[in-house]
Amino acid sequence: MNQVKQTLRRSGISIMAHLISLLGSFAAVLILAVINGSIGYLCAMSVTLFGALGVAKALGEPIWLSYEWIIALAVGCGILRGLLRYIEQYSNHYIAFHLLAILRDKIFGVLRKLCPAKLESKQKGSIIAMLTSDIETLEVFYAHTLSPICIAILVSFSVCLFTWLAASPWLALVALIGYLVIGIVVPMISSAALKEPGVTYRKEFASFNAYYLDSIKGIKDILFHNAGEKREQEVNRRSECLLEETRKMKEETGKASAITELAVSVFVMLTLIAGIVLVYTGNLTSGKMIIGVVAIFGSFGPVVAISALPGNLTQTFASGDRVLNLLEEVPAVEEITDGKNITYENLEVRKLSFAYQKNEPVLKDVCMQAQKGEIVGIIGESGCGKSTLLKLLLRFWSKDSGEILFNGTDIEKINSDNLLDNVTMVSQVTYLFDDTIEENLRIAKPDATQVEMEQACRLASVHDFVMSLPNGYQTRVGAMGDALSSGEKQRLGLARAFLGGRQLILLDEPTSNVDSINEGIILKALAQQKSKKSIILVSHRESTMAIADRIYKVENGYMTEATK
Ligand SMILES: Nc1ncnc2c1ncn2[C@@H]1O[C@H](COP(=O)(O)OP(=O)(O)OP(=O)(O)O)[C@@H](O)[C@H]1O
Repeated sequence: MNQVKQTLRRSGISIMAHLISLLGSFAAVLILAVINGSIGYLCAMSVTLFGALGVAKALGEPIWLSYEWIIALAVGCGILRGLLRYIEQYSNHYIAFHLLAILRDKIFGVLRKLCPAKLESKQKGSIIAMLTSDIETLEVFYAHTLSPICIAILVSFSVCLFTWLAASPWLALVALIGYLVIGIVVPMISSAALKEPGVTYRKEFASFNAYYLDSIKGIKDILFHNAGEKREQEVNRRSECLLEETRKMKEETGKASAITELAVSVFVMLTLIAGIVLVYTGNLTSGKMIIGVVAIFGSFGPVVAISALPGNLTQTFASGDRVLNLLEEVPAVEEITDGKNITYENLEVRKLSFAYQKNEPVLKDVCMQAQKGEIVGIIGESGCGKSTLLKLLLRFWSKDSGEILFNGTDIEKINSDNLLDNVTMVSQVTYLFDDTIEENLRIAKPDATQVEMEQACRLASVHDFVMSLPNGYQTRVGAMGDALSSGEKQRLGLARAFLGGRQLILLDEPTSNVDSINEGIILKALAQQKSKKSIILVSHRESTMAIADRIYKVENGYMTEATK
Protein backbone atom coordinates (compact mmCIF):
# COMPACT_ATOMS: atom_id res chain seq x y z
CA MET A 1 0.00 0.00 0.00
CA ASN A 2 1.17 3.44 -0.74
CA GLN A 3 2.00 4.92 2.65
CA VAL A 4 3.75 7.94 1.23
CA LYS A 5 2.02 11.16 2.20
CA GLN A 6 0.07 12.30 -0.83
CA THR A 7 0.02 16.00 -1.49
CA LEU A 8 -1.56 18.24 -4.07
CA ARG A 9 0.40 20.60 -6.26
CA ARG A 10 -2.02 23.45 -5.55
CA SER A 11 -3.95 24.59 -2.47
CA GLY A 12 -7.67 23.90 -2.24
CA ILE A 13 -8.43 27.60 -2.69
CA SER A 14 -6.26 27.76 -5.80
CA ILE A 15 -7.97 24.67 -7.30
CA MET A 16 -11.39 26.20 -6.57
CA ALA A 17 -10.31 29.51 -8.10
CA HIS A 18 -9.06 27.75 -11.25
CA LEU A 19 -12.22 25.70 -11.56
CA ILE A 20 -14.39 28.79 -11.03
CA SER A 21 -12.40 30.67 -13.67
CA LEU A 22 -13.46 27.99 -16.16
CA LEU A 23 -17.11 29.01 -15.57
CA GLY A 24 -16.89 31.94 -18.00
CA SER A 25 -20.32 32.85 -19.33
CA PHE A 26 -21.92 30.11 -17.19
CA ALA A 27 -21.49 32.45 -14.18
CA ALA A 28 -24.86 34.01 -15.07
CA VAL A 29 -26.53 30.60 -14.85
CA LEU A 30 -24.81 30.06 -11.50
CA ILE A 31 -26.28 33.32 -10.20
CA LEU A 32 -29.72 32.13 -11.35
CA ALA A 33 -29.20 28.84 -9.50
CA VAL A 34 -28.14 30.67 -6.32
CA ILE A 35 -31.09 33.08 -6.40
CA ASN A 36 -33.60 30.29 -7.00
CA GLY A 37 -31.95 28.03 -4.43
CA SER A 38 -31.91 30.74 -1.74
CA ILE A 39 -35.48 31.92 -2.29
CA GLY A 40 -36.55 28.26 -2.58
CA TYR A 41 -35.01 27.39 0.77
CA LEU A 42 -36.54 30.47 2.41
CA CYS A 43 -39.92 29.35 1.00
CA ALA A 44 -39.42 25.89 2.54
CA MET A 45 -38.63 27.50 5.89
CA SER A 46 -41.62 29.81 5.52
CA VAL A 47 -44.05 26.88 5.56
CA THR A 48 -43.22 26.17 9.23
CA LEU A 49 -42.71 29.85 9.91
CA PHE A 50 -46.30 30.63 8.86
CA GLY A 51 -47.34 27.87 11.27
CA ALA A 52 -45.37 29.70 13.98
CA LEU A 53 -47.07 32.97 12.94
CA GLY A 54 -50.45 31.29 13.42
CA VAL A 55 -49.45 30.11 16.90
CA ALA A 56 -48.07 33.58 17.76
CA LYS A 57 -51.33 35.14 16.56
CA ALA A 58 -53.26 32.70 18.77
CA LEU A 59 -51.03 33.78 21.70
CA GLY A 60 -52.13 37.37 21.12
CA GLU A 61 -49.30 38.77 18.97
CA PRO A 62 -50.53 41.64 16.81
CA ILE A 63 -50.22 39.87 13.43
CA TRP A 64 -52.16 41.57 10.66
CA LEU A 65 -52.47 38.47 8.48
CA SER A 66 -55.70 36.53 8.81
CA TYR A 67 -55.55 32.76 9.50
CA GLU A 68 -56.84 32.13 5.94
CA TRP A 69 -53.98 34.19 4.51
CA ILE A 70 -51.46 32.44 6.73
CA ILE A 71 -52.64 29.02 5.46
CA ALA A 72 -52.77 30.23 1.83
CA LEU A 73 -49.24 31.70 2.04
CA ALA A 74 -47.88 28.52 3.64
CA VAL A 75 -49.36 26.43 0.81
CA GLY A 76 -48.09 28.92 -1.80
CA CYS A 77 -44.57 28.81 -0.35
CA GLY A 78 -44.64 25.00 -0.42
CA ILE A 79 -45.57 24.97 -4.12
CA LEU A 80 -43.08 27.71 -4.98
CA ARG A 81 -40.34 25.80 -3.14
CA GLY A 82 -40.79 22.85 -5.52
CA LEU A 83 -40.64 25.03 -8.62
CA LEU A 84 -37.60 27.04 -7.46
CA ARG A 85 -35.75 23.89 -6.39
CA TYR A 86 -36.32 22.46 -9.85
CA ILE A 87 -34.91 25.59 -11.53
CA GLU A 88 -31.93 25.58 -9.13
CA GLN A 89 -31.08 21.93 -9.80
CA TYR A 90 -31.64 22.33 -13.54
CA SER A 91 -29.30 25.36 -13.65
CA ASN A 92 -26.59 23.62 -11.61
CA HIS A 93 -26.62 20.53 -13.77
CA TYR A 94 -26.82 22.61 -16.93
CA ILE A 95 -23.56 24.30 -15.88
CA ALA A 96 -21.94 21.08 -14.71
CA PHE A 97 -22.59 18.94 -17.77
CA HIS A 98 -21.78 21.70 -20.25
CA LEU A 99 -18.52 22.41 -18.43
CA LEU A 100 -17.63 18.72 -18.27
CA ALA A 101 -18.11 18.49 -22.02
CA ILE A 102 -15.87 21.54 -22.46
CA LEU A 103 -13.25 20.03 -20.12
CA ARG A 104 -13.24 16.70 -21.98
CA ASP A 105 -12.75 18.62 -25.18
CA LYS A 106 -9.91 20.67 -23.64
CA ILE A 107 -8.19 17.53 -22.32
CA PHE A 108 -8.40 15.87 -25.72
CA GLY A 109 -6.91 19.02 -27.26
CA VAL A 110 -4.06 18.96 -24.71
CA LEU A 111 -3.46 15.25 -25.32
CA ARG A 112 -3.19 15.97 -29.04
CA LYS A 113 -0.49 18.54 -28.33
CA LEU A 114 1.34 16.33 -25.82
CA CYS A 115 1.17 13.32 -28.09
CA PRO A 116 3.26 11.38 -28.63
CA ALA A 117 6.38 12.62 -26.84
CA LYS A 118 4.98 13.27 -23.35
CA LEU A 119 2.41 10.51 -23.53
CA GLU A 120 5.12 7.87 -23.96
CA SER A 121 5.93 8.42 -20.30
CA LYS A 122 2.36 8.48 -19.01
CA GLN A 123 0.33 5.42 -18.26
CA LYS A 124 -2.58 5.37 -20.67
CA GLY A 125 -4.80 3.89 -17.93
CA SER A 126 -4.32 6.93 -15.72
CA ILE A 127 -5.27 9.20 -18.62
CA ILE A 128 -8.41 7.15 -19.19
CA ALA A 129 -9.15 7.42 -15.45
CA MET A 130 -8.73 11.17 -15.77
CA LEU A 131 -11.02 11.43 -18.77
CA THR A 132 -13.70 9.38 -17.05
CA SER A 133 -13.75 9.42 -13.25
CA ASP A 134 -11.78 12.62 -12.55
CA ILE A 135 -13.95 14.70 -14.84
CA GLU A 136 -17.10 13.06 -13.47
CA THR A 137 -15.93 14.00 -9.97
CA LEU A 138 -15.81 17.64 -11.00
CA GLU A 139 -19.55 17.40 -11.64
CA VAL A 140 -19.91 17.41 -7.85
CA PHE A 141 -18.03 20.69 -7.67
CA TYR A 142 -20.01 22.49 -10.34
CA ALA A 143 -23.46 21.01 -9.56
CA HIS A 144 -23.31 20.44 -5.81
CA THR A 145 -20.65 22.67 -4.27
CA LEU A 146 -20.54 26.17 -5.68
CA SER A 147 -24.18 27.15 -5.42
CA PRO A 148 -24.77 25.42 -2.03
CA ILE A 149 -21.99 27.60 -0.55
CA CYS A 150 -23.54 30.79 -1.94
CA ILE A 151 -27.05 29.65 -0.90
CA ALA A 152 -25.85 28.93 2.65
CA ILE A 153 -24.36 32.44 2.93
CA LEU A 154 -27.50 34.16 1.58
CA VAL A 155 -29.98 32.08 3.61
CA SER A 156 -27.99 32.43 6.85
CA PHE A 157 -27.70 36.18 6.36
CA SER A 158 -31.45 36.51 5.63
CA VAL A 159 -32.45 34.44 8.67
CA CYS A 160 -30.15 36.46 10.95
CA LEU A 161 -31.68 39.68 9.67
CA PHE A 162 -35.23 38.34 9.96
CA THR A 163 -34.67 37.06 13.53
CA TRP A 164 -33.11 40.34 14.53
CA LEU A 165 -36.03 42.38 13.17
CA ALA A 166 -38.90 39.99 14.00
CA ALA A 167 -37.64 38.64 17.36
CA SER A 168 -34.39 39.62 19.06
CA PRO A 169 -30.77 40.53 18.17
CA TRP A 170 -29.63 38.00 20.81
CA LEU A 171 -31.36 35.16 18.97
CA ALA A 172 -29.81 36.43 15.72
CA LEU A 173 -26.39 36.33 17.39
CA VAL A 174 -26.83 32.72 18.55
CA ALA A 175 -27.90 31.78 15.01
CA LEU A 176 -24.90 33.57 13.51
CA ILE A 177 -22.46 31.73 15.81
CA GLY A 178 -24.22 28.46 14.91
CA TYR A 179 -23.86 29.10 11.17
CA LEU A 180 -20.17 29.98 11.54
CA VAL A 181 -19.43 26.88 13.61
CA ILE A 182 -21.42 24.45 11.42
CA GLY A 183 -20.61 26.04 8.07
CA ILE A 184 -16.94 27.00 8.62
CA VAL A 185 -15.30 25.56 11.75
CA VAL A 186 -16.66 22.00 11.42
CA PRO A 187 -15.91 21.76 7.66
CA MET A 188 -12.38 23.08 8.27
CA ILE A 189 -11.73 20.45 10.93
CA SER A 190 -13.19 17.61 8.87
CA SER A 191 -11.51 18.84 5.70
CA ALA A 192 -8.11 18.71 7.44
CA ALA A 193 -8.87 15.16 8.60
CA LEU A 194 -10.16 14.12 5.17
CA LYS A 195 -7.46 15.70 3.02
CA GLU A 196 -4.93 12.89 3.14
CA PRO A 197 -7.37 9.96 2.90
CA GLY A 198 -9.16 11.74 0.02
CA VAL A 199 -6.03 12.33 -2.03
CA THR A 200 -4.65 8.86 -1.30
CA TYR A 201 -7.98 7.31 -2.27
CA ARG A 202 -8.00 9.08 -5.64
CA LYS A 203 -4.42 8.10 -6.36
CA GLU A 204 -5.10 4.48 -5.40
CA PHE A 205 -8.24 4.56 -7.54
CA ALA A 206 -6.37 5.90 -10.58
CA SER A 207 -3.47 3.49 -10.06
CA PHE A 208 -5.86 0.52 -9.67
CA ASN A 209 -7.69 1.47 -12.87
CA ALA A 210 -4.41 1.81 -14.76
CA TYR A 211 -3.14 -1.56 -13.52
CA TYR A 212 -6.45 -3.29 -14.23
CA LEU A 213 -6.65 -1.88 -17.74
CA ASP A 214 -3.02 -2.78 -18.37
CA SER A 215 -3.71 -6.35 -17.25
CA ILE A 216 -6.67 -6.65 -19.59
CA LYS A 217 -4.65 -5.28 -22.50
CA GLY A 218 -1.81 -7.69 -21.82
CA ILE A 219 -3.99 -10.68 -20.95
CA LYS A 220 -2.67 -12.77 -23.85
CA ASP A 221 0.94 -12.39 -22.72
CA ILE A 222 -0.09 -13.08 -19.13
CA LEU A 223 -1.62 -16.37 -20.29
CA PHE A 224 1.35 -17.26 -22.53
CA HIS A 225 3.64 -17.05 -19.52
CA ASN A 226 1.17 -18.66 -17.13
CA ALA A 227 1.41 -15.54 -14.99
CA GLY A 228 -2.36 -15.24 -14.46
CA GLU A 229 -2.35 -16.27 -10.83
CA LYS A 230 0.40 -13.82 -9.87
CA ARG A 231 -1.30 -11.01 -11.75
CA GLU A 232 -4.63 -11.85 -10.15
CA GLN A 233 -3.00 -11.77 -6.72
CA GLU A 234 -1.64 -8.31 -7.48
CA VAL A 235 -5.06 -7.14 -8.73
CA ASN A 236 -6.58 -8.45 -5.48
CA ARG A 237 -3.86 -6.80 -3.41
CA ARG A 238 -4.44 -3.47 -5.11
CA SER A 239 -8.19 -3.92 -4.76
CA GLU A 240 -7.73 -4.53 -1.01
CA CYS A 241 -5.64 -1.34 -0.79
CA LEU A 242 -8.37 0.59 -2.55
CA LEU A 243 -10.97 -0.90 -0.22
CA GLU A 244 -8.88 0.07 2.79
CA GLU A 245 -8.53 3.64 1.50
CA THR A 246 -12.30 3.75 0.89
CA ARG A 247 -12.92 2.51 4.45
CA LYS A 248 -10.61 5.17 5.92
CA MET A 249 -12.33 7.87 3.94
CA LYS A 250 -15.82 6.70 4.88
CA GLU A 251 -14.79 6.54 8.52
CA GLU A 252 -13.64 10.16 8.44
CA THR A 253 -16.79 11.19 6.50
CA GLY A 254 -18.93 9.43 9.11
CA LYS A 255 -17.13 11.23 11.94
CA ALA A 256 -17.56 14.57 10.17
CA SER A 257 -21.31 14.12 9.71
CA ALA A 258 -21.69 13.00 13.34
CA ILE A 259 -19.90 16.16 14.52
CA THR A 260 -22.14 18.27 12.29
CA GLU A 261 -25.33 16.67 13.61
CA LEU A 262 -24.09 17.17 17.16
CA ALA A 263 -23.31 20.83 16.47
CA VAL A 264 -26.79 21.37 14.97
CA SER A 265 -28.43 19.81 18.04
CA VAL A 266 -26.31 21.95 20.37
CA PHE A 267 -27.25 25.16 18.56
CA VAL A 268 -30.93 24.24 18.41
CA MET A 269 -30.79 23.77 22.19
CA LEU A 270 -28.87 27.02 22.70
CA THR A 271 -31.41 28.92 20.58
CA LEU A 272 -34.24 27.49 22.65
CA ILE A 273 -32.49 28.29 25.94
CA ALA A 274 -31.69 31.83 24.73
CA GLY A 275 -35.34 32.28 23.69
CA ILE A 276 -36.68 31.06 27.07
CA VAL A 277 -34.23 33.26 28.98
CA LEU A 278 -35.27 36.29 26.90
CA VAL A 279 -38.95 35.59 27.59
CA TYR A 280 -38.31 35.07 31.34
CA THR A 281 -36.30 38.29 31.63
CA GLY A 282 -39.08 40.15 29.86
CA ASN A 283 -37.00 41.01 26.83
CA LEU A 284 -39.16 39.04 24.38
CA THR A 285 -42.81 38.04 24.10
CA SER A 286 -43.65 34.33 23.80
CA GLY A 287 -45.11 34.83 20.32
CA LYS A 288 -41.98 36.54 18.98
CA MET A 289 -39.83 33.93 20.68
CA ILE A 290 -41.72 31.17 18.83
CA ILE A 291 -41.31 32.99 15.49
CA GLY A 292 -37.57 33.55 16.02
CA VAL A 293 -36.83 30.07 17.34
CA VAL A 294 -38.84 28.33 14.59
CA ALA A 295 -37.06 30.43 11.93
CA ILE A 296 -33.64 29.43 13.29
CA PHE A 297 -34.58 25.74 13.79
CA GLY A 298 -35.38 25.36 10.12
CA SER A 299 -32.41 27.35 8.85
CA PHE A 300 -29.48 25.00 9.42
CA GLY A 301 -30.09 22.95 6.25
CA PRO A 302 -27.84 24.99 3.90
CA VAL A 303 -24.89 25.15 6.35
CA VAL A 304 -25.27 21.42 7.07
CA ALA A 305 -24.99 20.87 3.32
CA ILE A 306 -21.70 22.81 3.39
CA SER A 307 -20.34 20.79 6.27
CA ALA A 308 -21.03 17.64 4.23
CA LEU A 309 -18.88 19.02 1.40
CA PRO A 310 -15.34 18.24 2.62
CA GLY A 311 -15.80 14.50 1.99
CA ASN A 312 -16.50 15.21 -1.66
CA LEU A 313 -14.35 18.31 -1.79
CA THR A 314 -11.07 16.54 -0.98
CA GLN A 315 -11.74 14.16 -3.85
CA THR A 316 -12.80 17.06 -6.06
CA PHE A 317 -9.54 18.82 -5.21
CA ALA A 318 -7.51 15.72 -6.01
CA SER A 319 -9.34 15.25 -9.32
CA GLY A 320 -9.28 18.97 -10.10
CA ASP A 321 -5.53 19.09 -9.37
CA ARG A 322 -4.82 16.19 -11.74
CA VAL A 323 -7.01 17.66 -14.49
CA LEU A 324 -5.43 21.13 -14.08
CA ASN A 325 -1.94 19.59 -14.09
CA LEU A 326 -2.66 17.97 -17.41
CA LEU A 327 -4.22 21.13 -18.84
CA GLU A 328 -1.09 23.06 -17.85
CA GLU A 329 1.40 20.44 -19.06
CA VAL A 330 3.82 21.96 -21.53
CA PRO A 331 4.20 19.88 -24.69
CA ALA A 332 7.68 18.54 -25.42
CA VAL A 333 7.24 20.02 -28.88
CA GLU A 334 5.52 23.36 -29.45
CA GLU A 335 3.08 23.50 -32.34
CA ILE A 336 4.26 25.81 -35.15
CA THR A 337 1.54 27.90 -36.74
CA ASP A 338 3.45 30.94 -37.94
CA GLY A 339 6.01 29.11 -40.05
CA LYS A 340 6.26 28.20 -43.73
CA ASN A 341 4.18 25.80 -45.79
CA ILE A 342 6.13 23.53 -48.14
CA THR A 343 5.48 20.89 -50.78
CA TYR A 344 8.04 18.17 -50.21
CA GLU A 345 10.83 17.78 -52.74
CA ASN A 346 13.83 16.60 -50.73
CA LEU A 347 15.18 15.99 -47.25
CA GLU A 348 18.59 16.71 -45.81
CA VAL A 349 19.71 15.94 -42.27
CA ARG A 350 22.87 17.69 -41.08
CA LYS A 351 24.75 16.90 -37.87
CA LEU A 352 21.59 15.89 -36.04
CA SER A 353 21.96 15.02 -32.35
CA PHE A 354 19.29 13.95 -29.91
CA ALA A 355 18.96 12.51 -26.40
CA TYR A 356 15.83 11.49 -24.49
CA GLN A 357 17.76 11.90 -21.23
CA LYS A 358 20.51 14.47 -20.71
CA ASN A 359 24.00 13.15 -21.40
CA GLU A 360 22.66 9.92 -22.91
CA PRO A 361 22.66 10.74 -26.63
CA VAL A 362 20.78 8.35 -28.88
CA LEU A 363 21.81 10.03 -32.15
CA LYS A 364 25.09 11.93 -32.68
CA ASP A 365 25.94 14.18 -35.63
CA VAL A 366 23.72 12.19 -37.96
CA CYS A 367 23.79 13.19 -41.63
CA MET A 368 21.58 11.79 -44.38
CA GLN A 369 19.56 12.83 -47.40
CA ALA A 370 16.65 11.69 -49.51
CA GLN A 371 15.44 12.88 -52.90
CA LYS A 372 12.11 12.35 -54.62
CA GLY A 373 12.25 9.08 -56.50
CA GLU A 374 14.50 7.42 -53.93
CA ILE A 375 14.09 4.65 -51.41
CA VAL A 376 16.51 5.19 -48.55
CA GLY A 377 17.18 2.23 -46.25
CA ILE A 378 18.22 2.49 -42.60
CA ILE A 379 19.67 -0.49 -40.79
CA GLY A 380 21.18 -0.99 -37.37
CA GLU A 381 20.91 -3.09 -34.27
CA SER A 382 17.79 -3.06 -32.16
CA GLY A 383 17.67 0.01 -29.92
CA CYS A 384 20.29 1.98 -31.90
CA GLY A 385 17.87 4.84 -32.64
CA LYS A 386 16.29 4.10 -36.04
CA SER A 387 12.68 4.73 -34.90
CA THR A 388 13.89 7.79 -32.97
CA LEU A 389 15.28 9.25 -36.20
CA LEU A 390 11.92 8.75 -37.93
CA LYS A 391 10.09 10.41 -35.01
CA LEU A 392 12.46 13.39 -35.28
CA LEU A 393 11.65 13.68 -38.98
CA LEU A 394 7.96 13.92 -38.01
CA ARG A 395 8.89 16.37 -35.23
CA PHE A 396 7.27 14.14 -32.62
CA TRP A 397 10.36 15.12 -30.61
CA SER A 398 12.48 18.24 -31.06
CA LYS A 399 16.09 17.78 -32.10
CA ASP A 400 18.80 18.92 -29.69
CA SER A 401 21.14 20.23 -32.37
CA GLY A 402 21.79 20.03 -36.08
CA GLU A 403 19.39 20.59 -38.95
CA ILE A 404 16.51 18.71 -40.53
CA LEU A 405 15.87 20.48 -43.82
CA PHE A 406 12.84 19.92 -46.03
CA ASN A 407 13.44 21.63 -49.39
CA GLY A 408 16.18 23.56 -47.54
CA THR A 409 13.81 24.83 -44.81
CA ASP A 410 14.51 23.75 -41.25
CA ILE A 411 11.80 21.59 -39.67
CA GLU A 412 11.43 24.14 -36.82
CA LYS A 413 10.24 26.74 -39.35
CA ILE A 414 7.61 24.59 -41.05
CA ASN A 415 3.99 24.73 -39.85
CA SER A 416 3.20 21.57 -37.87
CA ASP A 417 0.02 20.80 -39.83
CA ASN A 418 1.79 21.31 -43.11
CA LEU A 419 4.64 19.02 -42.09
CA LEU A 420 2.17 16.20 -41.46
CA ASP A 421 0.53 16.95 -44.81
CA ASN A 422 3.88 16.10 -46.40
CA VAL A 423 5.21 13.30 -44.21
CA THR A 424 3.59 10.19 -42.80
CA MET A 425 4.81 7.13 -40.98
CA VAL A 426 3.79 3.51 -40.75
CA SER A 427 5.02 2.35 -37.38
CA GLN A 428 5.76 -1.18 -36.25
CA VAL A 429 2.32 -1.50 -34.69
CA THR A 430 -0.71 -0.18 -36.56
CA TYR A 431 -3.61 0.90 -34.38
CA LEU A 432 -7.01 0.11 -35.83
CA PHE A 433 -10.07 1.79 -34.36
CA ASP A 434 -13.20 -0.13 -33.41
CA ASP A 435 -14.88 0.81 -36.68
CA THR A 436 -15.22 -0.43 -40.25
CA ILE A 437 -12.17 -0.99 -42.45
CA GLU A 438 -13.38 1.87 -44.64
CA GLU A 439 -13.46 4.31 -41.71
CA ASN A 440 -10.07 3.08 -40.54
CA LEU A 441 -8.62 3.87 -43.95
CA ARG A 442 -10.36 7.22 -44.14
CA ILE A 443 -8.36 8.70 -41.25
CA ALA A 444 -5.58 9.11 -43.83
CA LYS A 445 -7.88 10.79 -46.36
CA PRO A 446 -11.42 11.59 -45.14
CA ASP A 447 -12.79 12.26 -48.63
CA ALA A 448 -11.22 9.21 -50.31
CA THR A 449 -13.36 7.52 -52.95
CA GLN A 450 -14.01 3.77 -52.95
CA VAL A 451 -11.75 3.45 -56.00
CA GLU A 452 -8.89 5.24 -54.22
CA MET A 453 -9.28 3.05 -51.15
CA GLU A 454 -9.26 -0.13 -53.19
CA GLN A 455 -6.22 1.05 -55.13
CA ALA A 456 -4.32 1.76 -51.90
CA CYS A 457 -5.29 -1.63 -50.51
CA ARG A 458 -4.18 -3.37 -53.69
CA LEU A 459 -0.79 -1.65 -53.43
CA ALA A 460 -0.52 -2.82 -49.82
CA SER A 461 -1.54 -6.32 -50.85
CA VAL A 462 -4.57 -6.32 -48.58
CA HIS A 463 -7.49 -5.76 -51.00
CA ASP A 464 -8.17 -9.48 -51.61
CA PHE A 465 -8.16 -10.10 -47.88
CA VAL A 466 -10.66 -7.27 -47.29
CA MET A 467 -12.92 -8.59 -50.04
CA SER A 468 -12.86 -12.05 -48.44
CA LEU A 469 -14.43 -10.61 -45.26
CA PRO A 470 -18.22 -10.96 -44.89
CA ASN A 471 -18.90 -7.22 -45.35
CA GLY A 472 -15.82 -6.26 -47.35
CA TYR A 473 -14.79 -2.67 -46.60
CA GLN A 474 -17.76 -2.32 -44.26
CA THR A 475 -16.46 -5.04 -41.92
CA ARG A 476 -15.82 -3.86 -38.38
CA VAL A 477 -12.37 -4.72 -37.11
CA GLY A 478 -13.16 -4.80 -33.36
CA ALA A 479 -11.55 -2.77 -30.60
CA MET A 480 -7.76 -2.45 -31.16
CA GLY A 481 -8.15 -4.48 -34.35
CA ASP A 482 -7.88 -7.68 -32.34
CA ALA A 483 -9.92 -9.55 -34.91
CA LEU A 484 -7.07 -9.18 -37.46
CA SER A 485 -3.62 -10.74 -37.66
CA SER A 486 -0.51 -8.58 -37.20
CA GLY A 487 0.31 -8.92 -40.91
CA GLU A 488 -3.21 -7.83 -41.93
CA LYS A 489 -3.02 -4.84 -39.60
CA GLN A 490 0.42 -3.94 -40.94
CA ARG A 491 -0.80 -4.08 -44.53
CA LEU A 492 -3.84 -1.92 -43.65
CA GLY A 493 -1.39 0.53 -42.08
CA LEU A 494 0.52 0.62 -45.36
CA ALA A 495 -2.70 1.08 -47.30
CA ARG A 496 -3.45 4.09 -45.12
CA ALA A 497 -0.05 5.56 -45.97
CA PHE A 498 -0.56 4.98 -49.71
CA LEU A 499 -4.07 6.46 -49.52
CA GLY A 500 -2.84 9.55 -47.65
CA GLY A 501 -0.66 10.42 -50.64
CA ARG A 502 2.10 12.10 -48.58
CA GLN A 503 5.31 12.82 -50.46
CA LEU A 504 7.65 11.41 -47.82
CA ILE A 505 6.72 8.04 -46.37
CA LEU A 506 8.58 6.72 -43.34
CA LEU A 507 8.26 2.98 -42.92
CA ASP A 508 9.37 1.34 -39.68
CA GLU A 509 9.72 -2.39 -40.37
CA PRO A 510 6.83 -2.45 -42.86
CA THR A 511 7.23 -6.11 -43.78
CA SER A 512 8.16 -7.60 -40.41
CA ASN A 513 4.83 -9.38 -40.05
CA VAL A 514 4.15 -10.48 -43.63
CA ASP A 515 5.17 -13.64 -45.50
CA SER A 516 7.62 -13.56 -48.38
CA ILE A 517 4.88 -13.56 -51.06
CA ASN A 518 3.18 -10.51 -49.56
CA GLU A 519 6.56 -8.90 -48.89
CA GLY A 520 7.34 -9.23 -52.58
CA ILE A 521 4.02 -7.58 -53.54
CA ILE A 522 4.52 -4.73 -51.06
CA LEU A 523 8.10 -4.10 -52.15
CA LYS A 524 6.97 -4.01 -55.76
CA ALA A 525 4.32 -1.47 -54.79
CA LEU A 526 6.92 0.61 -52.96
CA ALA A 527 9.20 0.52 -55.98
CA GLN A 528 6.29 1.74 -58.14
CA GLN A 529 5.46 4.54 -55.71
CA LYS A 530 9.00 5.84 -55.41
CA SER A 531 9.01 7.74 -58.68
CA LYS A 532 6.61 10.25 -57.10
CA LYS A 533 7.86 10.15 -53.51
CA SER A 534 10.70 9.61 -51.09
CA ILE A 535 10.51 6.49 -49.01
CA ILE A 536 12.63 5.99 -45.92
CA LEU A 537 12.65 2.38 -44.95
CA VAL A 538 13.80 0.94 -41.64
CA SER A 539 14.17 -2.81 -41.68
CA HIS A 540 16.25 -5.69 -40.39
CA ARG A 541 15.33 -7.84 -43.37
CA GLU A 542 17.95 -8.06 -46.08
CA SER A 543 15.25 -8.98 -48.61
CA THR A 544 13.42 -5.72 -47.82
CA MET A 545 16.59 -3.65 -48.03
CA ALA A 546 17.23 -5.00 -51.51
CA ILE A 547 14.91 -2.35 -52.98
CA ALA A 548 16.72 0.56 -51.28
CA ASP A 549 18.71 2.90 -53.53
CA ARG A 550 20.95 3.90 -50.65
CA ILE A 551 21.46 2.38 -47.23
CA TYR A 552 22.57 4.07 -44.01
CA LYS A 553 23.75 2.19 -40.99
CA VAL A 554 23.28 3.47 -37.43
CA GLU A 555 25.89 2.32 -34.93
CA ASN A 556 26.62 3.72 -31.47
CA GLY A 557 24.50 6.76 -32.31
CA TYR A 558 26.51 7.59 -35.47
CA MET A 559 25.23 7.09 -38.99
CA THR A 560 27.31 6.03 -41.95
CA GLU A 561 26.43 5.24 -45.55
CA ALA A 562 26.69 1.48 -46.00
CA THR A 563 27.74 -0.20 -49.19
CA LYS A 564 24.94 -2.09 -50.91
N1 LIG B 1 10.32 7.86 -25.14
C1 LIG B 1 11.53 7.42 -24.82
N2 LIG B 1 12.11 7.86 -23.69
C2 LIG B 1 13.33 7.44 -23.33
N3 LIG B 1 14.07 6.59 -24.06
C3 LIG B 1 13.55 6.11 -25.21
C4 LIG B 1 12.25 6.51 -25.65
N4 LIG B 1 12.00 5.89 -26.83
C5 LIG B 1 13.09 5.14 -27.10
N5 LIG B 1 14.02 5.28 -26.15
C6 LIG B 1 15.35 4.66 -26.11
O1 LIG B 1 16.10 5.17 -27.19
C7 LIG B 1 16.89 4.17 -27.79
C8 LIG B 1 16.59 4.06 -29.27
O2 LIG B 1 15.25 3.57 -29.43
P1 LIG B 1 14.61 3.32 -30.87
O3 LIG B 1 13.22 2.89 -30.66
O4 LIG B 1 14.83 4.52 -31.69
O5 LIG B 1 15.51 2.13 -31.42
P2 LIG B 1 15.35 1.28 -32.76
O6 LIG B 1 16.68 1.31 -33.40
O7 LIG B 1 14.21 1.78 -33.56
O8 LIG B 1 15.03 -0.17 -32.16
P3 LIG B 1 14.22 -1.38 -32.84
O9 LIG B 1 14.98 -1.82 -34.04
O10 LIG B 1 14.24 -2.43 -31.78
O11 LIG B 1 12.86 -0.87 -33.15
C9 LIG B 1 16.59 2.89 -27.02
O12 LIG B 1 17.61 2.71 -26.07
C10 LIG B 1 15.28 3.17 -26.35
O13 LIG B 1 15.17 2.47 -25.13
